[in-house]
Amino acid sequence: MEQKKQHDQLTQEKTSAALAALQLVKDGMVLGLGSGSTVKIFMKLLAEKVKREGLKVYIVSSSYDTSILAATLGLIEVSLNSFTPDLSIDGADTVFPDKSLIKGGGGCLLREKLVNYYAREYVIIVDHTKLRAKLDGPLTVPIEVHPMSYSQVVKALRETFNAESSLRVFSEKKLGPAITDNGGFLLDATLKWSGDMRILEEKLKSLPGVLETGIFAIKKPSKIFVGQGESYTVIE
Ligand SMILES: O=C[C@H](O)[C@H](O)[C@H](O)COP(=O)(O)O
Repeated sequence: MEQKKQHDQLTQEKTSAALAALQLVKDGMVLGLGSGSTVKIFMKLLAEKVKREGLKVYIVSSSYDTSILAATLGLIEVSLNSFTPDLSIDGADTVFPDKSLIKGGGGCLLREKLVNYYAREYVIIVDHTKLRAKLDGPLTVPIEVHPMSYSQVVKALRETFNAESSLRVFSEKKLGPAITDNGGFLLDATLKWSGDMRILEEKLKSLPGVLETGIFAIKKPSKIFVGQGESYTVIE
């Protein structure tokens, strides 16, 4: 019962944050969409708004999961190669005070980074549990790696960052490593870091075999909407 109450409270906060981001949507926009439970709430609200107000919006998706929901909701998907999103809306697993993020809890980091990075602007929508007061270790960072090199990357992460990494596996109805939308494997690397997150992002990315990291620090969101009950606060 306590768990259900907490779940409902977090859903309310995600909805409040999503409603705040929805106010930024204008007719004719191309919207980048991240992935995850908060983005799903946003998408449902978006589809209602589009219908209610007769808007034309186009979406650029960051995962099969988001594309499937978009199709179900009747949102029109276009490609990142053909369109630059005016605005991208995404969730996050951890938000630091300097607006750097850790993402990839659902394994969608690579396409999310493409959509957010190439959008003119991106905003983040989260419930309050995602906020972390201090930018210091230990951090657990999702890392997408090429399957051919995952164990070499594990070694390199240990040597370079003293990191312990585990290979993410499917938990239900499929044995073996979790395969991303891009055919990659996922590592969850736990490491200590207290400096500039942009440097960590760059250093991790420089290891051959690392396709993308869950650290989003080089391009930061313009705004982070944090749900607080039926209201929200904005980190700018
Ligand atoms: O891989 C998943 C994405 O990075 C999500 O945006 C992130 O995990 C946050 O998801 P949620 O809104 O479900 O907490």
